[in-house]
Amino acid sequence: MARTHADKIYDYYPAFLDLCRKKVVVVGGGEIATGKVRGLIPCGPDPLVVIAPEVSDYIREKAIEGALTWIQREYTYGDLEGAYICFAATDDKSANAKVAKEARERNIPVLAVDDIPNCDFIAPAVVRRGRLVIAISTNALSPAIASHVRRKIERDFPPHWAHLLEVAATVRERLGPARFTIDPEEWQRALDDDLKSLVWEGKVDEATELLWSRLASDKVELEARA
Ligand SMILES: C[C@@]1(CC(=O)O)C2=NC(=C\c3[nH]c(c(CCC(=O)O)c3CC(=O)O)Cc3[nH]c(c(CC(=O)O)c3CCC(=O)O)/C=C3\N/C(=C\2)[C@@H](CCC(=O)O)[C@]3(C)CC(=O)O)/[C@H]1CCC(=O)O
Ligand SMILES: NC(=O)c1ccc[n+]([C@@H]2O[C@H](COP(=O)([O-])OP(=O)(O)OC[C@H]3O[C@@H](n4cnc5c(N)ncnc54)[C@H](O)[C@@H]3O)[C@@H](O)[C@H]2O)c1
Repeated sequence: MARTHADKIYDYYPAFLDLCRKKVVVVGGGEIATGKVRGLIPCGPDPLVVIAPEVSDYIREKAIEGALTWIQREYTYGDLEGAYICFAATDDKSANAKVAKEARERNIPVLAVDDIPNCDFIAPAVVRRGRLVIAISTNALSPAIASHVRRKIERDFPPHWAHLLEVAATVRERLGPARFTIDPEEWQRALDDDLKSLVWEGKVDEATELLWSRLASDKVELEARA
């Protein structure tokens, strides 16, 4: 059902979608659609279908590589069959509205660009540091503010945050089932400035061993003996 002006009082629910091996349809192939496709490809949708008479060089290249299927024509009713989610990102508002109409008939969540009533979900501004993803939304109240905050966060989170995440993920995996015995506050204390300094200096292996020694070694031995 379309969101109305009166629904402005309600927040959107923040979530990260699992799209891997699911059919995703993007209608449109210009600048805005290309931004969506760039964000989608690392999520492993399959098939990823782009429907548009003209597409950007990026979409054309990804189609040649086999990362997506480009259907070179205008959208027609039926194109959304079997889709898990879809994007209406053409420069033709009425075409976007037709995509949204079919999506609603089929109960497929749709994002129609610049058309809030025809959005079942909205796109946040995104900061990526490796696998660390920071998503920012203003509940559609001011995309300019979302963009502004994104730029600020980009300055506050330099690229090595990606490595800090790698360190934590490595230790977490090495812990195995013992990770359930670690108090959340223990994690927070362990992620201190000494640890970060090592990562910032590029000493990722040392940082991994420091974090491991802080969180794990005795617990894992105890678990192994039990
Ligand atoms: C975050 C970002 C992500 C992305 O696009 O992927 C995004 N818009 C961005 C930029 C941007 N968009 C617009 C401006 C001009 C300034 C301004 O209006 O503020 C700027 C600023 C700029 O370009 O710097 C115009 C605009 N956008 C929407 C409307 C319709 C309306 O308001 O009715 C209009 C009026 C169109 C008209 O004039 O008719 C609607 C939406 N735009 C959203 C997302 C969703 C809400 C997100 C949230 O919760 O805030 C939502 C609801 C649907 C959607 O997902 O598309 C991306 C920043 C990326 C980045 O910089 O990192
Ligand atoms: N470019 C921007 O900076 C920007 C910013 C905010 C909002 N928008 C809005 O987003 C929309 C898309 O912008 P854009 O810059 O990507 O446009 P664009 O002109 O670059 O691309 C439009 C795309 O839509 C395709 N298309 C047109 N009719 C179609 C149909 N019936 N079926 C399938 N594909 C169709 C075209 O082939 C083309 O690939 C516009 O409504 C624009 O107002 C754009």
